[in-house]
Amino acid sequence: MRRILVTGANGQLGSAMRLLGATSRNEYRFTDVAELDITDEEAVRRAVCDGRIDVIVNCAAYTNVDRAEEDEATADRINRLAVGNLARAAAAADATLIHVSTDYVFSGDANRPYNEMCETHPLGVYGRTKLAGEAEVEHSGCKSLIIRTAWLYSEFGHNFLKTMLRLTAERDRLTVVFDQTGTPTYAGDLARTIFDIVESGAYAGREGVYHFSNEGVCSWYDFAHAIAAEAGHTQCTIEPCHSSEYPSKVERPAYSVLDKSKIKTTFGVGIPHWMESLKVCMKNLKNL
Ligand SMILES: NC(=O)C1=CN([C@@H]2O[C@H](COP(=O)(O)OP(=O)(O)OC[C@H]3O[C@@H](n4cnc5c(N)ncnc54)[C@H](OP(=O)(O)O)[C@@H]3O)[C@@H](O)[C@H]2O)C=CC1
Ligand SMILES: Cc1cn([C@H]2C[C@H](O)[C@@H](COP(=O)(O)OP(=O)(O)O[C@H]3O[C@@H](C)C(=O)[C@@H](O)[C@H]3O)O2)c(=O)[nH]c1=O
Repeated sequence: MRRILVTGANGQLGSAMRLLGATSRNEYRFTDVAELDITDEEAVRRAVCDGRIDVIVNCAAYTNVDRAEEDEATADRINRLAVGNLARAAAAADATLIHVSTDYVFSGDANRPYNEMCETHPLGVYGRTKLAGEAEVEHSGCKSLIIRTAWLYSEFGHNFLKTMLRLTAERDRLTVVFDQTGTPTYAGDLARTIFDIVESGAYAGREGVYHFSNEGVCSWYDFAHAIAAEAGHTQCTIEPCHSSEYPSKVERPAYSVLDKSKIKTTFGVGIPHWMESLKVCMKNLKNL
């Protein structure tokens, strides 16, 4: 039997992991920030070493991309320093750390999907601190899988899908950027992939960086359209706009499609198209 520690368990990914963990015979410990603040090095060491943890799944992060620009210190503490705490504890306990990172480590000036070998060049504080978190994991020498994902949404927490459901219900007109291209990713699909890797023990000897998103490619504008159509919110006109017209100080990657070949071939992962997963999430939301 394996002992698995899941941090940030009240977030989008953490909540999806909770649902799956409940079906396992392994022992999962789900912690939110009140139970385990990952910036507290001693608390992390105790939880991992005294808890005789075999696998840590780090779902905790500072994910507010706009606010990170104003509060780099906090973003750095959670996305870099705290990840170092987890990585050092994993090394000390001989545990494997499964850490989640982001497409925002890339600059977005590519014209083909980013694989794990591509050069990183974050454009903002969030991406920079997440990349620094990856470096902490790598320098710690712990056994690790770093899984970069993109454009996460789910039934739980805050995300673009929920914002669009609200705005397209309230407004007659909405503008959404059409010059940023990527792939929406259902947190349930990522959680399922991580859960299967943990449950099967397939992580052993397969350390490294992996990319995971749903299949397909779209702009945020296309995603907004699909959400509104799926919800039947036909009264709101959604218009495309350029990123320069959207009020944000952060530059986001124009293109952040991830190449998922490595995770598919290494772990035999099957990945649904983003439109299929959007339907699943919408159905789950209606049933909540
Ligand atoms: N959201 C997205 O679009 C994407 C996310 N990712 C990455 O995927 C991972 C999961 O993201 P997602 O589920 O969306 O994130 P969420 O923002 O939904 O959840 C993050 C969780 O981390 C918790 N947390 C924050 N600080 C601490 C701390 N010091 N100790 C313990 N927990 C803490 C938060 O708690 P509280 O809310 O109470 O502060 C929150 O519950 C992250 O690594 C993120 O960077 C990658 C690509 C896209
Ligand atoms: C709400 C809204 C957003 N937008 C734009 C802003 C942005 O470019 C894009 C998406 O909006 P968001 O607020 O979801 O953007 P953002 O928070 O940057 O999303 C990112 O979050 C982090 C955590 C990640 O790791 C990334 O993969 C990505 O999902 O849509 C509009 O054009 N119109 C709107 O009404």
